Amino acid sequence: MSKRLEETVKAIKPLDKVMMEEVRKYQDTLTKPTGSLGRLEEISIQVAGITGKKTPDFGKKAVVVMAGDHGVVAEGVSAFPQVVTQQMVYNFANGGAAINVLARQAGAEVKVVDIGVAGDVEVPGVWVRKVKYGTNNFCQGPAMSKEEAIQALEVGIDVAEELIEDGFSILATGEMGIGNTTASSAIVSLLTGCTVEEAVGPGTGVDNEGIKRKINAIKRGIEVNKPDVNDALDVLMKVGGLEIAGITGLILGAAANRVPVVIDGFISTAAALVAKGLAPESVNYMIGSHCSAEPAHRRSLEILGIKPVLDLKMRLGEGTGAVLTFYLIESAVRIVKEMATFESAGVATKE
Ligand SMILES: O=C(O)c1ccc[n+]([C@@H]2O[C@H](COP(=O)([O-])O)[C@@H](O)[C@H]2O)c1
Ligand SMILES: Cc1cc2nc[nH]c2cc1C
Repeated sequence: MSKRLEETVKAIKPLDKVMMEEVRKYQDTLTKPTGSLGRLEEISIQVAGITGKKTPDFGKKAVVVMAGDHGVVAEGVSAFPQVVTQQMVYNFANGGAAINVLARQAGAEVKVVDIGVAGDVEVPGVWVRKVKYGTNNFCQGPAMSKEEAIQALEVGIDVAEELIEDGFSILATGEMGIGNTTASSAIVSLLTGCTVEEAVGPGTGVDNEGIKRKINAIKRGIEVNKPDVNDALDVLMKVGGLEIAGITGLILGAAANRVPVVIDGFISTAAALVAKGLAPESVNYMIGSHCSAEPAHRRSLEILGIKPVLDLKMRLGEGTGAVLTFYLIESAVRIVKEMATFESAGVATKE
């Protein structure tokens, strides 16, 4: 680990239990039967613990779309060609992707980061923090060097801190990377202990033969690189991805600054598993969003202890599920801020 990474991990502290208890008790004074707002109540308590504030103001919201390519695409693991990663970055910059539409509606900004796209991206608005032109094919050796993995983690920390410095008070994870469900399945299999077969799904929509190629590629990647399952950084560098490392860094950076980070789909959750391996406390700063249609997502979330609030059969990535969850998080806080209490409204309490 680098000094910066170590310092970031060290800065991640337990949640503010006193504030959580205050909000928990206050929820019970509001004009509703105890617990009747269900998960909204839990979310308001979690964000109070994260921020140390009873009703934090999420005025500026951002979704960070980390974009990177994967050498493992040479094994025929995606339904789409690699160049789609670069083309989608242009689409994000022009405001035409699903995440742009959903973020506009949610009042969130989209920050696109080229952390490892295979080609050059030259378009205003995209943050170019390229560590490498795509990972190496992990079937032949490590996806990246340890130095590159650390550099990509630090890019994520930097992006989180720059956004927080600029006044953003809640972040969502997002990504774009053809081939990244294969890297994510490899991470999920290694860090959750499930079989490679259980960890693999259709991604962008490969057929049964494609699923077999994914399983095969991951098994070879594990055989060739022998990642240490007790060392999340080793797993990340050997079979992970640059955008996955960037998301892990973003999560750590948010947690170190007591900023909630909403976790999107399968790839973001693989990054969250790496974050948990590097800094177990970081999990408390993660807010679950949706359960992706990618089959191993649910299990990965369960292992993290993150509860998704939406199940929309989405499997797009980009941060789309996370941004939809911004509404619910804001609703959860608004309830605490604006609802009348039994006393203030003159409503009789339970007999
Ligand atoms: O977020 C998800 O759960 C999710 C599930 C399947 C696919 N994706 C997106 O699809 C791309 C990776 O799919 P693939 O088949 O190329 O590995 C990548 O750009 C992801 O954002 C995303
Ligand atoms: C078109 C397209 C858009 C995406 N957005 C995230 N992953 C994607 C994969 C494809 C193929």
